[in-house]
Amino acid sequence: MSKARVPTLNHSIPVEKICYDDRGLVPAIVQDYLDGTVLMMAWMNRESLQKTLDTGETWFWSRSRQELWHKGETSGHLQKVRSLRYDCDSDALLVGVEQIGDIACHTGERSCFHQVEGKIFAPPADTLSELFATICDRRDNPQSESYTCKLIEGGDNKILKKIGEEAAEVVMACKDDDSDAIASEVADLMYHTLVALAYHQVDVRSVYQKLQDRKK
Ligand SMILES: N=c1c2ncn([C@@H]3O[C@H](COP(=O)(O)OP(=O)(O)OP(=O)(O)O)[C@@H](O)[C@H]3O)c2ncn1[C@@H]1O[C@H](COP(=O)(O)O)[C@@H](O)[C@H]1O
Repeated sequence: MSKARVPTLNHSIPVEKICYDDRGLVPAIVQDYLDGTVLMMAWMNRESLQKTLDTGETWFWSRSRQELWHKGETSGHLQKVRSLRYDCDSDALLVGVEQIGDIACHTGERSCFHQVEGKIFAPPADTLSELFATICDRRDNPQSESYTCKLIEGGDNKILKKIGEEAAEVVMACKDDDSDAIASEVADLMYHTLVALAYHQVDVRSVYQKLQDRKK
């Protein structure tokens, strides 16, 4: 994975706008910045939020130890902050992080990941990642009625032919300036592109990573 650019977080959130509860705390949900996997929930106070903004790594307030807590300081599983958002009444934070070292959640035991028949299965939180997980499951556990399986059985010849066709259909829909058709054809193209990724064992996360690396 290429070296992430450190974002200028201080401008991404107006600290003075955040509403803390009567203990001076605000809940912070931490998600993987690429596919939205929910990693953990912890509490921040004004000081830990400011340290998070200043350092680009997550700092929380430990209610049990009553002290600031730099996530990953002892384990090395740091969370590099890539985005910071707040809800409509500014009393909850959503922190998008790049996990450094290993799974950087609360327990470090991957408890945020489902175990399905002994395999670790991360529940991704965005539509494309979820569809990609289903496509990979069809690839690995073929089903007779599955369109995805038929494509994969046909290999590159079948998959790439469909990508060509769907791309042409996107072009035609755009030429017709037909909003519904454009959305529908782009959905078809995205689906078939995800099948190509799965067939070639390329994780959709690496596509997300490329897009993140190109952010200006
Ligand atoms: N998201 C999609 C999806 N998008 C598009 N398509 C299929 O892609 C094809 C689009 O091709 P065309 O527009 O050319 O239509 P067509 O004439 O039916 O296609 P051909 O038979 O000529 O290949 C259609 O058959 C669509 O059903 C999809 N097929 C499956 N999925 C999802 O993939 C997952 C696994 O599905 P199965 O593999 O069918 O179990 C499920 O979550 C599905 O919802």
